Amino acid sequence: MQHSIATVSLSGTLPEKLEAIAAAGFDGVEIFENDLLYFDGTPATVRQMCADLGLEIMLFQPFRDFEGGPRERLGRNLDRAERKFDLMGELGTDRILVCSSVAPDTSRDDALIADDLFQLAERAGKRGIQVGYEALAWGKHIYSYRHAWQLVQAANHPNLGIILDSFHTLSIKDDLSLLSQIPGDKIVFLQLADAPIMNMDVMEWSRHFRSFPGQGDFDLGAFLAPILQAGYRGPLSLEIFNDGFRAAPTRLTAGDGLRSLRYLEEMTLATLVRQQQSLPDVPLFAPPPPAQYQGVEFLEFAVDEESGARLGKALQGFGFSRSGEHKSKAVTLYQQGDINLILNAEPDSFAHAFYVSHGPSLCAAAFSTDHAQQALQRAKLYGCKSFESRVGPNERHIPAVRAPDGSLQYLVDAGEGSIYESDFDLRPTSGPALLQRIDHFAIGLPAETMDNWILHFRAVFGFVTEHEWTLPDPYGLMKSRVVRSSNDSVRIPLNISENRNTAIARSVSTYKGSGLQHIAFSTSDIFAAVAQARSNGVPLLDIPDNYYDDLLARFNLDDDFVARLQAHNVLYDRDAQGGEFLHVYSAPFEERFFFEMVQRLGSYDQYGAANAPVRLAAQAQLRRRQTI
Ligand SMILES: O=C(O)c1ccc(O)c(O)c1
Ligand SMILES: [Mg+2]
Repeated sequence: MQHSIATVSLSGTLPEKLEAIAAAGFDGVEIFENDLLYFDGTPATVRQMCADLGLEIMLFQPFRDFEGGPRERLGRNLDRAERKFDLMGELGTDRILVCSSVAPDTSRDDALIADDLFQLAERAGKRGIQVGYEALAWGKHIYSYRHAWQLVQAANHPNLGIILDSFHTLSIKDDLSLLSQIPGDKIVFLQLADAPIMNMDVMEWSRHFRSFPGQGDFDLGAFLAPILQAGYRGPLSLEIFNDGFRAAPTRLTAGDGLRSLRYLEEMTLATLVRQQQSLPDVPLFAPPPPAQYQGVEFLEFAVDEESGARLGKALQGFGFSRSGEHKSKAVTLYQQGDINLILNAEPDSFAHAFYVSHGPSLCAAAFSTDHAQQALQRAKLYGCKSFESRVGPNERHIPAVRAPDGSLQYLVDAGEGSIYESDFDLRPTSGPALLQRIDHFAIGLPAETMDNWILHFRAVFGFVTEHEWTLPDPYGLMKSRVVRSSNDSVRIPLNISENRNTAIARSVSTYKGSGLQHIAFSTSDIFAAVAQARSNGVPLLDIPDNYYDDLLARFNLDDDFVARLQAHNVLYDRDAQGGEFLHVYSAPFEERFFFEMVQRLGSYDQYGAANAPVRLAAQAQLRRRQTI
């Protein structure tokens, strides 16, 4: 299908927007009137710019407060429309969006409104223009696509049709059953937007919080499927009003936009298959399905010699064995249970370049999967860049793609045996493995990049997202959203903060971008794991006594048990089913990342969010104590 985007969806000047839209691979644009008003060139120049970029101007919008006004104003409104038709002639576009009136003095007489729309369509017809009528969710009387469709049918003019906009329909939880009854050729244009579910005024919600398909909570597949079934074959167009997008890098947003439409096509195809509908005679994006993931295979740190030695010592404190030296590179492997951590200090390598930009940091994450090649192919079709590392003699080649921040995501075939034997001189690990696997690892992100990461994990990896948590830091708020594989084997909390001095903001500033915030190791005996770490001199985060007094009050816990938690600095949470979560934090490694040890009991499926504030406060106090 053809893909289009409204200029209002991007940051920048009109030429910057158009260049980014073309570079992303869109077929066309909706020109938002304000973008034209603020551009210091003629409409003919805009037309030429679009032509040079290979972009079709698919729609001009919006034309407001036209229908149902006081009778003495109708003539003036029609004249106003004629001037816009002139402009459209210069732009070289023949579709206009008319949104339902919000004026307080609008008539609620359907016959009168239909007649106004008929008159507008008559004028448009003389110019070869198609008028599309869109119900704004906050229109004075017309706020549902079903009502707009009744009026379009009543006006019954070949130059008048309806414009459907997923936001206006899904935001008011409108009945979708009529969508399949609107003939495709009466849909003048189709606008698509997702949004997070929010409890707020619908106009504010629409104008500030829309997002690309796949970034919010709407079921856009359920919206698009019946429209395609009814024969709509026009463009799929994104119309996103979003404060973050207005500030985000233009090309990055445009690239995400196209990826989101592909994802929507894939989701829609899945909806049609699920509903056992016949598939439309139009190709929809159908990449190989997401692979199944079995877990985090390894995490790789970019270090130099000094920070590598320090980090290695900390890991040994947690019971890791220094179990492998790379055969040809300055790379060390630390292992415990099923956990593999790689410290890469090789000069002249990807890790080194990453180190130079970000300091000691996580430069790669590897996921084990049953189908690495299939996962790679899917990622490439979604526009990810693949990465080829230099492979030494007898070393195993592992496919990788770039994460949104340029770090690497390796795809490791689970069935193909140990990847470490070929590359490392291994020695047997020693001691009991109190830590078993990577339960989750969290990344701190610049606030405006959250949507970008969410779409990456949903589309490229087929991960699901959990709802957003807002948590207090002593210096502001942090927001956290977990992406995870459908079988829970990989879980990645993504954290942002819009306040300057929070832990997340400080870590983003230290890394000069996104970066690892913490790694949580699972254990089946947290008290033993704490005792081991302590006896090895690993500093753990002190938790205030007040917290434990409150625990006794909040949960019906045994005094001895709480005393034991307190003595070990272990935090506690419990879910509604009685599942329990015991977790403990290390002191931070510089102002970068820290480690967590977690023990899940029973059904517990969360991350101890209730304890995040006490952890953030304890970390802030630790920071203050360190200052002079
Ligand atoms: O917020 C608005 O006014 C507005 C304008 C045009 C649209 O297509 C729309 O969906 C919303
Ligand atoms: Mg719209």
